[in-house]
Amino acid sequence: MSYVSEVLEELIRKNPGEKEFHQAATEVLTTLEPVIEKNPQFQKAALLERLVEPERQLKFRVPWVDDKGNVQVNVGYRVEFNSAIGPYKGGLRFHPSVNIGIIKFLGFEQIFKNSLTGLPIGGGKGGSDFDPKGKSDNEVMAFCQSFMTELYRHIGADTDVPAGDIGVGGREIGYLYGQYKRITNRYESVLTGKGLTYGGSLARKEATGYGLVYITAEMLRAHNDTLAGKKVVVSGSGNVAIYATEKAQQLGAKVVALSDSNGWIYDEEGIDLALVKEIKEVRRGRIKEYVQTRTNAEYHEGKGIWTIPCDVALPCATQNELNGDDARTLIKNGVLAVAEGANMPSTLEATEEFLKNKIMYIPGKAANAGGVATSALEMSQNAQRLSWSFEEVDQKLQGIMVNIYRQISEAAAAYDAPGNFVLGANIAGFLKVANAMMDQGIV
Ligand SMILES: NC(=O)C1=CN([C@@H]2O[C@H](COP(=O)(O)OP(=O)(O)OC[C@H]3O[C@@H](n4cnc5c(N)ncnc54)[C@H](O)[C@@H]3O)[C@@H](O)[C@H]2O)C=CC1
Ligand SMILES: O=C(O)CCC(=O)C(=O)O
Repeated sequence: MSYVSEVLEELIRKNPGEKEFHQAATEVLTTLEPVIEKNPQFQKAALLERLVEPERQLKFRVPWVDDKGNVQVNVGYRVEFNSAIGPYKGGLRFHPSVNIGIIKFLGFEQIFKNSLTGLPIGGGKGGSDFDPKGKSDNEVMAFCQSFMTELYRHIGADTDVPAGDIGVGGREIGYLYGQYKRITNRYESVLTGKGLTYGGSLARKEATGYGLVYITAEMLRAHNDTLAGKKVVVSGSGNVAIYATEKAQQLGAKVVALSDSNGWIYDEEGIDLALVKEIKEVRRGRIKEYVQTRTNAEYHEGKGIWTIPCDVALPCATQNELNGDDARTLIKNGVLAVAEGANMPSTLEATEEFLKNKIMYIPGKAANAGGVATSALEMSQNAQRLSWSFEEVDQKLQGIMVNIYRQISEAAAAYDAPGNFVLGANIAGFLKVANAMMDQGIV
């Protein structure tokens, strides 16, 4: 049995039931076989065994009182996975599905993603099974204050810097930051995605979606093509989906579909993004409300968004939202390019289909890295006590995404798999972290 297989077998034995973590680790580690062969010192230093074990894993009680006066209890998590190249960095997810396996998969992915940005940030992730949907602002604030009352002792501008993810946007970051400041009496860059009046960075809100489209455009450019005139399907309708749609439209593409966890909309004339922003960002409503105003558009309950024929597919909702059958349908319908705004939206089978059929395909850890990269730019601005213009941040973001595309292409080519950006992203992201870990001894 190979070293990689032994590590994976042991990981599954030690972490039973954490299926998303098993999936993420399998995807990464199986592509590292050739790197391990070339670098036997990694095995001697038990590097992979150390890499798959978080440096620290926190689980805590989050009690709060709802509007009716009832006491509610949720579970909070923070997994500080790897600090070889910088302070732990990664978002918080508030969603009823959250469990330790999901937080660990996200934290594990974050290690390699953050490495690909070229910026000094380690990997971490956190969250809670709290569901902000249907809660009043007062209840969300009560929950966030209780969550931070435990979390504050573990984080810090040079230790661990959380941000948003599913269910955590500007409102939640504001309440979390307020409570951190109140407890610690420190005004520091302990969270990113902050509001613009208290240390946030221009373009952070847009960064994940914009970055996704910049790297997609770069991949098309490398194939002498552009986004102009392309038919695009975007899943989700949250932060990443909205700003991916905005940038794709600015570059001349026609985005025809969006979704949420209830269903999906199809608008043949192109999505009216101002309407989507009003529904999702202002009213916090459901995507089906779109067809009440745009009566020519269609709404379909449930899954099925990947049956829409398109040139470019941008999954921006959640993990495992695109399975093997969905991939085969997209390919049959002529998809040219797939780039992931969400973390691990494609199952291992779907990924295999894209690679086997030579579809231009960029996995999430490379394609959605613009969000965390811009968070690191927010940290830099806070450290300098400066704020940069939107154009300056956006320019840096574009440069970072082009650089990620170059790194993943070069690594894929160097390991005899040109165009395989799953392998390219994993190897390029891994090598920097692995070399830093080797330099720092057995820790
Ligand atoms: N916000 C950020 O900066 C980054 C987010 N991501 C990833 O992007 C994805 C979306 O995150 P955000 O847009 O920030 O969250 P969000 O909370 O703003 O939006 C999530 C969207 O996905 C939809 N969704 C959730 N579960 C779904 C399901 N089962 N089927 C269909 N739609 C579903 C929700 O209805 C919502 O529209 C997640 O995978 C997240 O981890 C990745 C990098 C950075
Ligand atoms: O901005 C950040 O720190 C993290 C964003 C995030 O959660 C992610 O990259 O998945």
